[in-house]
Amino acid sequence: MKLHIHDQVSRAIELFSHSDMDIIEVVNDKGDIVGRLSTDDIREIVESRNLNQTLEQAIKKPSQELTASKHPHDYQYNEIIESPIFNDIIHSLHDGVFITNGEGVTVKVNQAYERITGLRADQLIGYHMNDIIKAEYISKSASLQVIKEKRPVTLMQKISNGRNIIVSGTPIFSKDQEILYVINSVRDITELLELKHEIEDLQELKNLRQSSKEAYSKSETFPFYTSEKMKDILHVLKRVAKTDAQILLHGETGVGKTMIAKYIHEESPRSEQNFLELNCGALPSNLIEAELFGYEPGAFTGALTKGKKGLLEVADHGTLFLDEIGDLPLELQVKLLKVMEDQAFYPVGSSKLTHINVRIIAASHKNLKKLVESGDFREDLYYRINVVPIHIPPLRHRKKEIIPMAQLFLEEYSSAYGLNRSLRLDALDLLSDYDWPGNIRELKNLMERLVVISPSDEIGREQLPEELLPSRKRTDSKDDDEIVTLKQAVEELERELITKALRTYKTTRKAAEALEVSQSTIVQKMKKWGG
Ligand SMILES: Nc1ncnc2c1ncn2[C@@H]1O[C@H](COP(=O)(O)OP(=O)(O)OP(=O)(O)O)[C@@H](O)[C@H]1O
Repeated sequence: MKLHIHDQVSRAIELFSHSDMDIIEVVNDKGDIVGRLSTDDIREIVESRNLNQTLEQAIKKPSQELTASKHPHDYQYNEIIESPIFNDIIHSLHDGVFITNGEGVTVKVNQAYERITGLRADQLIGYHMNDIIKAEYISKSASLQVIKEKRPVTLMQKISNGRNIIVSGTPIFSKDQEILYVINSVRDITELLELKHEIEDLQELKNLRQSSKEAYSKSETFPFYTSEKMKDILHVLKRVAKTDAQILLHGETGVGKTMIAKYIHEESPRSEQNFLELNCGALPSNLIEAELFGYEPGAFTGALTKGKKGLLEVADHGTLFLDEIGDLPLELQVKLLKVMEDQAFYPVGSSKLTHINVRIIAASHKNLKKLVESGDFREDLYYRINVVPIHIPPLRHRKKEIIPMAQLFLEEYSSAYGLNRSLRLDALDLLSDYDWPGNIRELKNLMERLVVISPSDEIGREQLPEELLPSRKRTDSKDDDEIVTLKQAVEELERELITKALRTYKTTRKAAEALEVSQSTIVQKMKKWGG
């Protein structure tokens, strides 16, 4: 329901009496809203007995006139407020600005205010705060309180679009201590909360970086772990290390089994002696035998004619780490079992028993129990090496360690190459989201590569390899013909769109605007995907 500017006041009275509205908009010939008429205005007009005027004459005049009439010396301020430079300044601010004159009539709002509240300048300028409250655009006015109390005021307002804002109003006084203007700065509480979260996230990241530095400087050769899971494992290992109990390490490639075996050695009474390593899957059977047990001169022909001590002998009083023990050929498994039981063996081609005192730590990425079932691994050896089984979880199951480790390797390689590289937040996001099939080894290698190839000190997501990008991950993990559920497909599409919008718009707020969803939807989904 609207009134036309050329309507008589009597028409307005008629409309008001047939509706329960407190405010009716007044439009011009073009249909633009040029003012608002309230029941209070009608009461004033009726009291002045001036019913024959048109609404053009009756509706409230723009504030500048009010300002000028009340404060003759305000002209200089009006000039300032209307100047292009003042406009440029207030429109460039991120916070909303809402200015009223000393009577509480709106004289200026900036674009940020329009963005935050969804109210347009032409809906507000020239209107008294009482009218604006009556129209339910805002719940209460800081300006009116400032005018009443003649001091700065901060309060919370609810806007007609449902948002909550914080308004801080500050009075500007004339020389005679009259309020000329009230300058209100306006902030969206949701935005404020999100800023707070961003700051907290940054702080957490800083703490993680800090802790990674501390942990590394404390023990340069020891494994670096920050997760409770890994700390607990290390705790157990530290105790077992003091004994000669057999430890079997199980975990995917690159999770750090060798490093942990070294840790056990360092924590054991054998730490002053040798730590040796043999990857049982890396050599053909006869060479493994030669490496492990050594051989007499003449036992082999060709390159191996001279004779050599085996690793078991070189590791005497120390530790021998047998990686990928599941790949050890069956005939060598028998020989190894004997070594473990008797601490003695015959080198290849020798009839002389060699006695040793070696701790053997075994590791496997394969499920040895299954190998026993299939007949590929001797059951007796399995039980012999499996006294203390320790499972090292893959990196994707201890996501919290990814960022500190990435930082650690980045710093390590930066200083090795005399560079000063750092990782941007968007890159860190992707690193922690990735599955790391090659575990710590893959992460370490990637950090070295990034340090070396990055064109600038800041490493962002654009420098990361394709397999780390979410869309790539999606297509990789599904066969083309594989049927996914509708829910999965929708989630993947959402994820792709949100990632793209964030890459383009940089902030969650702008991405939310572009996708026409709320900022909290984006933040919640990002949290969910962050694992
Ligand atoms: N906790 C850690 N802190 C720092 N570096 C680590 C850590 N764990 C592993 N690394 C590094 O990651 C790489 C792979 O680790 P490691 O060789 O111990 O894994 P692995 O499980 O023995 O792998 P594979 O089974 O393939 O031999 C090594 O360069 C190692 O230095």
